[in-house]
Amino acid sequence: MMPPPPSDTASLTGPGRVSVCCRVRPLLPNEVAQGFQRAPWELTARSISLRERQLTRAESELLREGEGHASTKSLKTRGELRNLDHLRRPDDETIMDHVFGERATTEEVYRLAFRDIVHAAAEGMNGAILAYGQTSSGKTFSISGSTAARADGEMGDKGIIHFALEDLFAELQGKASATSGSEYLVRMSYCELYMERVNDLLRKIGPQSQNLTVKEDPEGRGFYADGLKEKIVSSAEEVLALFTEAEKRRRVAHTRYNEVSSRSHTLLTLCVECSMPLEGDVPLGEDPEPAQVTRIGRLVIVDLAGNERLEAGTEYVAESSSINKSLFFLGKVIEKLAARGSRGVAGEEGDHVPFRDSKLTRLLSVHLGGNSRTGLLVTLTPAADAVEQSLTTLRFAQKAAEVRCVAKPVLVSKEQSLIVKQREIIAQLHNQVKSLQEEVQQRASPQLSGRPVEDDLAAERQQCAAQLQALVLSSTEQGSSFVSKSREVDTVVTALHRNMDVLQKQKALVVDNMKALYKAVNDVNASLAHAAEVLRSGQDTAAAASILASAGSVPDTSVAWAPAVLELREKLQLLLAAAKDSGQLPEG
Ligand SMILES: Nc1ncnc2c1ncn2[C@@H]1O[C@H](COP(=O)(O)OP(=O)(O)OP(=O)(O)O)[C@@H](O)[C@H]1O
Repeated sequence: MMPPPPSDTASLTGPGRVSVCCRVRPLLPNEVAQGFQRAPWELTARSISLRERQLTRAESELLREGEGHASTKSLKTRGELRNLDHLRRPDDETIMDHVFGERATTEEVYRLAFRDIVHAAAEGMNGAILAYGQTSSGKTFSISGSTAARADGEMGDKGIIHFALEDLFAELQGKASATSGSEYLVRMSYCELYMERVNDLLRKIGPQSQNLTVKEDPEGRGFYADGLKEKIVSSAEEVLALFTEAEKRRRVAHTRYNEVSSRSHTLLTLCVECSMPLEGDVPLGEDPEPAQVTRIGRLVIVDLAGNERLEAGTEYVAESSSINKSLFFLGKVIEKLAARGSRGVAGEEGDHVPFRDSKLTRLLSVHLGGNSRTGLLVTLTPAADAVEQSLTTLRFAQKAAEVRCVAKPVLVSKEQSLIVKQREIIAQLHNQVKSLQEEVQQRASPQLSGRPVEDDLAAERQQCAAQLQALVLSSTEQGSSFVSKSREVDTVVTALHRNMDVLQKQKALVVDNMKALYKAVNDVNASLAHAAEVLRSGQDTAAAASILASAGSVPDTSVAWAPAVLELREKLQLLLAAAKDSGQLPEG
């Protein structure tokens, strides 16, 4: 029997086991049109049972045929079929944390069954939401919503993903603004498991995105897909835009039971890093920075591919049997973990759990019976035809509810924290910009000619310096929220890089100008000495003036200081003439 459900005040760590809930979808219009009958499911808020054993459609057909041909021995009578009801348990009732009928909305499902998991993730704890059920039972509808646009042009129904993202970012933003010094950073990845291959759905289809290797974390934090892209995201809208784009790369197919059937398992992972000031008095050591504690929680939302009965005529046999195989291994893992749970054996002890038998169980190992707050949604098709598979699904849920898992905050060191790394990079960039600013200012100070180097350049430089200053100031003043909002981080870092590039180009220009100016002034000096020498040796002023006429090489008359050098030449010519007249010639 399942342990009692969590109370409203259940702590963020969860009920200490996988929480399970069930959703029965309505009969679809095409099913009604085909004459599908409803199975007599009886639902309460926490239980689901069959009022009576109903014959499946196939069985009914068989029966009709049998009754029509009483002599046919191989066909079963109604009584015999009823006796075949081996699937009924003695009490024929499954207890759940929550049971949702066909009128329940996805929002209700989310709020009652999964919201706490998302809140725990915002506190830096691991969490998982998994949807399991036979094909066409409503897993994707519950997880991702309905993609079909409504007649009014609005998007279709929202899925658990939409509500989870809205909650997660609202929670994180609330925390960042309520607690000074609190910061967060969210990274997203999205992959599919298709026929035992892990494909990155955030990357374009290509060699780098397909068939990623699943590796074991050397620090004992489960398994990961090597090379899976993690994108820093800052809002629910951003995640949803990436998700929608990525969905186009997912393997789906039209099957007998579902127009758009998922042929792969998908894992949307949100890695939530929260950094907050350590509570209480912290003695000030050598490190002047206030002490921060950083937690990283991984929230994974899994839409499992539907298991399917392989019958004659089943299309996509290889895909379907691969799906069934990985779900079989998932079932085995759950069975072992449940056995451990019922014996009260926690953690790594007890029987061997075959996590390594499939990539799905490897990737989910932390969330199944480890440090995670995990919730399972099983979805059922209401049709009488599907009763056997629905009962199998319920048995899976019942086993899963015996799996122990306890979420604890995952603390990480400074070295593992991306927030801390970002802060360091930004500090480095600030320092680089500051030293560049100082260098440019030194170069730009009034030089030998006694006038500013270049008015336009100076004005541009000043404007740039002011912009930089504003950026540096805003980043320091905004403190936590600056680092917290990753898009702003991206913008600021890009702006800093851009400004650095501009400053470096300006610096190179200033240096070139300065060199040319030095050369011109030296030339003028040399010509002046030469002209004085000529005059002293008794030649006339015309010869000296012609030497001075070419004094100071001006590489390009458009440079700002060219007129000044030319003016200087003229003045020198006049001065020389005056000096000659007065007999006072400069020495060498
Ligand atoms: N609660 C619901 N209310 C209305 N329609 C639903 C509901 N659940 C599912 N449906 C509809 O049922 C059909 C099958 O649902 P969905 O694709 O979500 O099934 P699935 O379990 O993900 O199947 P598969 O494993 O083949 O991908 C879809 O047309 C979907 O819109």
